[in-house]
Amino acid sequence: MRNLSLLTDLYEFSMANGFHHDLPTTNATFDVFYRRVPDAGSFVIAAGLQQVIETVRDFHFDDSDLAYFRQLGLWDADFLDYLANFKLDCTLQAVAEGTPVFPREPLLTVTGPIEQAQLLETVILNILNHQSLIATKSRRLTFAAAGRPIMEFGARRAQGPDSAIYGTRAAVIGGAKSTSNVLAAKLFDIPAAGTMAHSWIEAFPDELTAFRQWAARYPDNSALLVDTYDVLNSGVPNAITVFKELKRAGHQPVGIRIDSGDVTILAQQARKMLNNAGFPEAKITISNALDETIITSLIQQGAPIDNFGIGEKLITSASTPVLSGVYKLAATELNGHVEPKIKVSASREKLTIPGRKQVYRLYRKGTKTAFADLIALEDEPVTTTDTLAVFNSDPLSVDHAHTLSDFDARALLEPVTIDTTAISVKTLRATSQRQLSELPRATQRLVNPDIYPVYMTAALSRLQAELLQRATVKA
Ligand SMILES: Nc1ncnc2c1ncn2[C@@H]1O[C@H](COP(=O)(O)OP(=O)(O)OP(=O)(O)O)[C@@H](O)[C@H]1O
Ligand SMILES: O=P(O)(O)OC[C@H]1O[C@H](OP(=O)(O)OP(=O)(O)O)[C@H](O)[C@@H]1O
Ligand SMILES: O=C(O)c1cccnc1
Repeated sequence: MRNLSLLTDLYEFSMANGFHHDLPTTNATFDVFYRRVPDAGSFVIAAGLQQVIETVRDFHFDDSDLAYFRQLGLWDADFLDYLANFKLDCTLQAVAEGTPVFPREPLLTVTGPIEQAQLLETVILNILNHQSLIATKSRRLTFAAAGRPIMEFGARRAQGPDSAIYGTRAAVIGGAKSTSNVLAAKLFDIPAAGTMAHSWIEAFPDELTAFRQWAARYPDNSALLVDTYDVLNSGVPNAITVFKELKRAGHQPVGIRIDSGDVTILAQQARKMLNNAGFPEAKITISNALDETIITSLIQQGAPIDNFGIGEKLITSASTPVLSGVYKLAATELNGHVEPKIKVSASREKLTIPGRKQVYRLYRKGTKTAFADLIALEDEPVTTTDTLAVFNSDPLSVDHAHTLSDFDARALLEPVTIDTTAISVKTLRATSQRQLSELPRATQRLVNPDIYPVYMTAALSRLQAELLQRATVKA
């Protein structure tokens, strides 16, 4: 992992310099949350915490950084000295990677000296916004594929190396089963998988020779690309010829890949031909600019597809290429006195939720069926025995007050241990799937999903109203 301490916006350093001098003993708590879900979905899959941990663990400034700061000439010697001896003293709380999170609820909080916590804003958002975006897109594709494996094929179309590497990691957390990206596969212990490119077939005198050469080299990994010339008149018949030869030699043919044309018609015909030739177990893999809309349509058309290879639309989240997660000041602390903070702004939607907080997932009592999330003040008890008055956390909502009873509550924000060993992405994917299974199925629908309620406790709602009123009077 590179040192990413300078991957930040200049103003973070300018503020940190000012905080260092003007608020020298003040602590701050910042919340990471987002307001809108990509593709009009109902939740985001939180991803990227491991890379945040690695970044903050290694947060320091070396001689060349300090020389550069001197050259910039923006900050004084005392602050540069502080940076030279920088020791991060922040604590993080976060939801587990793979957790489905809803608008406005903190998925990560940072508490520590205000100049330090401020400095972390940009890099934390960079990491979490990217990986959570791709994990969420991957979850949509996985949902559309309805149990058929997704192979991640996007390295060539990702926006640069980091997007390919960490995008693949996120895609697996979101549900992808394998990747063609060898570096990501090695780094994150993801199954590496793939077929062949058209160049292999073009390079030989004819398609049959190309397939035979491949089968000779990889007799137990013979997924043949059948659309270089003519899928039904040449590709599939040649593949069947080679599959028969492989079978005679005691090998199990893997299948075919189709990368163009009307996929439903081609897959249906190819399936019949393979079955008639005695290869019902040969798999059909489809690729070519697939997204969740096309996948849903193909399945609805009855296309007999076993695997989906998905590149550009997944690795770039092409339909919604940005997740606008934010990092907002929630509280300051001076001499043990915690002061909640609010941002009002001209847009009602941007009203923040003040104070140090915890997020709870609420379940119907004695079950694993979640029905709402609850944002509470960090130190207020959330009793699950009595009825609880709660308020909609959406500043644009009209139905404000609700009463809850008969529920269990699970805290989502957990302390982050900086020197913990990384959890495998396969485990994160399983955790994510388990957590998704607790949510109402209608929240996962690709079009017009049900809105899942995110409430605030009465105390938090009151605090927000008070601060809003004070801020308005002050202004
Ligand atoms: N039966 C189908 N129903 C819905 N979408 C399909 C179907 N068959 C293919 N598609 C999708 O339609 C889009 C266009 O397919 P088409 O084969 O025309 O692509 P292309 O870009 O012309 O092919 P090529 O990759 O050879 O240039 C692709 O995203 C493909 O996945
Ligand atoms: O379409 P994606 O979802 O990104 O999937 C990956 C694509 O990458 C390869 O295409 P290639 O680079 O060989 O170009 P071409 O097939 O478009 O000619 C492969 O054949 C897929 O079509
Ligand atoms: O292995 C494959 O089939 C593959 C890999 C990357 C892009 N397209 C296809």
